[in-house]
Amino acid sequence: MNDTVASLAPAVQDILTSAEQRPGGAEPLSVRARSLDDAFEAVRSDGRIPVIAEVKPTSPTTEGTNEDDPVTLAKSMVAGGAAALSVLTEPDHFGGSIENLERIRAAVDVPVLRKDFILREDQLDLVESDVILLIARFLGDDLESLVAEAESRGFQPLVEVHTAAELEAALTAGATLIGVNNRDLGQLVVDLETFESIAPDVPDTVTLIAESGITTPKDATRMVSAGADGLLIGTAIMDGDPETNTRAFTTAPQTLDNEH
Ligand SMILES: O=C(O)c1ccccc1NCC(=O)[C@H](O)[C@H](O)COP(=O)(O)O
Repeated sequence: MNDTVASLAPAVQDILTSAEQRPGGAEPLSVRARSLDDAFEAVRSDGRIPVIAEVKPTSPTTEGTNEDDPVTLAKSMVAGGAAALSVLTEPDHFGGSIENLERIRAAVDVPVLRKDFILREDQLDLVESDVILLIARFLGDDLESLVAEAESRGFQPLVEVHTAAELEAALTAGATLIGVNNRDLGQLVVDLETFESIAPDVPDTVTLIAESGITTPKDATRMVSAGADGLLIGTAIMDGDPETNTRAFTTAPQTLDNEH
């Protein structure tokens, strides 16, 4: 691990303890992934913002659990124009499951990101998805090999970073899909300036996602203006009607000048 556990919020320490204990798959998967870049391009050519809408039943920073059927939620997000979906598979702190991801991926035709806390290679092999999250802060020296192993199975690895040093590590590991998490996993504080400070150092060849804390269409405009190719949005889409919420983000103005 790249970080001392003590520097993490207690909830994140718990998340990692249970992630370490979860088993992996028996054999390497072979995935035929739906292209995230193609899905983003299709949405962009329609004049909208590419949004990865997240099926997130609960989280350490959310009260209560959304008990709605995950497939119904996912279909609403696609109806609202989501370019792709993110599905939590972490069971102990986010109410996710492998089964949710399998059911959702079978029910929609957009790319699906598996959102979990992967610490070992065999944990890549629990379920097929199109994109898979790898968090630089937790993988340290293993990041490069995990990126390579994910790609060799056919996944598109999304490498999540929060600092300039983690961005450097992601680029060294060969990541071409990078997410800047506005949520500091040390304090669980969200600050959109995180994305704004890191984005200028990301090469144009990288597909760049702004993650977490995007709560209003104005925030979406702000992240796209700062260089985001796509946005990962969970809580603000889950809270209320997911179709209406997703549409509000995908149709937000794309430059600060054009804001309503
Ligand atoms: O969302 C949390 O409370 C959380 C707590 C501890 C570790 C990770 C956490 N979130 C993971 C995520 O990456 C978010 O679900 C995702 O970026 C969407 O964020 P948001 O739009 O702010 O719900």
